[in-house]
Amino acid sequence: MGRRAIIVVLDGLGAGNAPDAADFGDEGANTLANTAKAVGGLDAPNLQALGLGNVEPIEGIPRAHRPRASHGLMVELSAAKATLAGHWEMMGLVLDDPLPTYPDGFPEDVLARFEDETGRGVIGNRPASGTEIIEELGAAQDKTGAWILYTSADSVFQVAANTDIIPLEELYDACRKAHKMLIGEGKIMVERVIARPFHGSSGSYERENENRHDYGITPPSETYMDLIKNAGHEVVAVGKIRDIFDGKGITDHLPGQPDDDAKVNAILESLDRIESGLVFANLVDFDAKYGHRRDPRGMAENIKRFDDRLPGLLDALTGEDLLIITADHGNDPTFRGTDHTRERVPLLVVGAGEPRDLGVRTGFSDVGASVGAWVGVEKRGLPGESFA
Ligand SMILES: O=P(O)(O)O[C@H]1O[C@H](CO)[C@@H](O)[C@H]1O
Ligand SMILES: [Mn+2]
Ligand SMILES: [Mn+2]
Repeated sequence: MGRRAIIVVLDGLGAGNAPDAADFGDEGANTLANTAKAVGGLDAPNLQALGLGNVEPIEGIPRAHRPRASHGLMVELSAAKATLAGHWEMMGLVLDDPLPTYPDGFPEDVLARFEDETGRGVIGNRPASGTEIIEELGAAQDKTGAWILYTSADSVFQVAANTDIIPLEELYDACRKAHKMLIGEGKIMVERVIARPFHGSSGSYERENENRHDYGITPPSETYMDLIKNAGHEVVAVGKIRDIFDGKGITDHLPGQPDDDAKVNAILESLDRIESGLVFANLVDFDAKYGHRRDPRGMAENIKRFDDRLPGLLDALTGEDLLIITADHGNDPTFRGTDHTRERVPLLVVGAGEPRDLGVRTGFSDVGASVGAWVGVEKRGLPGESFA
């Protein structure tokens, strides 16, 4: 049996104080510390024991005298505070130029072509919170059959449709057309097109998160995942990892997990399946259900739910396993607006020797360099310094 690495991304669970936070309008954002303050202290004894409180002062999470994990922080190099940029950087691809965003909505010619190719009109077309805009425009969609189109501070083209009115397959088909138009013709106009199905009626709409689908850009060059896969190891994607990498560098995928708790089950199942390689998991509820919804209480409860699962996860590890727990950006539920926040991210590493202080790492690519080194593949010029 070879070596295995497990990366668990707690989506949006930043640790504040990014050196360039002001450039993003995010000075003072700190997902972990501000969530803790808002609820009168976090309850997460297992993360505490690993050393989470040793990297940043967090109410309820005191410093551990003998932390059980190597612990540190990472500063993002990519010019974006987005999921795709964060995960790509972990795997060795740094985005120097920000991807285009649309604070005033998408241009006329894009709308006209989308309407023409899909046979439906468009309403919305501005940055918005997904749950708010469906409440606002759901009735109009009901009446006119038009797509609800919205974006955010991220480079995203999001299409919401009530599946009681527009069949799910038609929504997917429209998103594939948008993907072709915005990404597939040589010019990258967005990072992702996202299908956002929901159902119900005004005042009680429910989003069908399990049927959300992202149509993204493909990594333009090799990542650490490709190197691991090409060396004959398994690379298992749990949750939205497959979409983020457009399936590249992945050998297996555990789909359709309804919540973060089920995703921990999927991680455990993946460990049963593979002999060597990488399990790369994204736990999205921190971000989608609590960060964007600006719900610190929900965020704190989700941290507790993950914390409750940690002992089981640690028990499943063997001496040949390396576990990395981190985040892809911030999403402070106490901050203004509903968008991501530029923050450093926490880094907890179980398995590579005696626990130690990993300091503040420049760039997220140390994650990929470490799993690559752990599994035993050549770096081939990719960035990152291994801490494994
Ligand atoms: O407000 P909702 O629809 O959850 O959308 C959020 O999710 C998007 C992609 O993860 C972000 O760009 C933000 O727009
Ligand atoms: Mn994210
Ligand atoms: Mn998000």
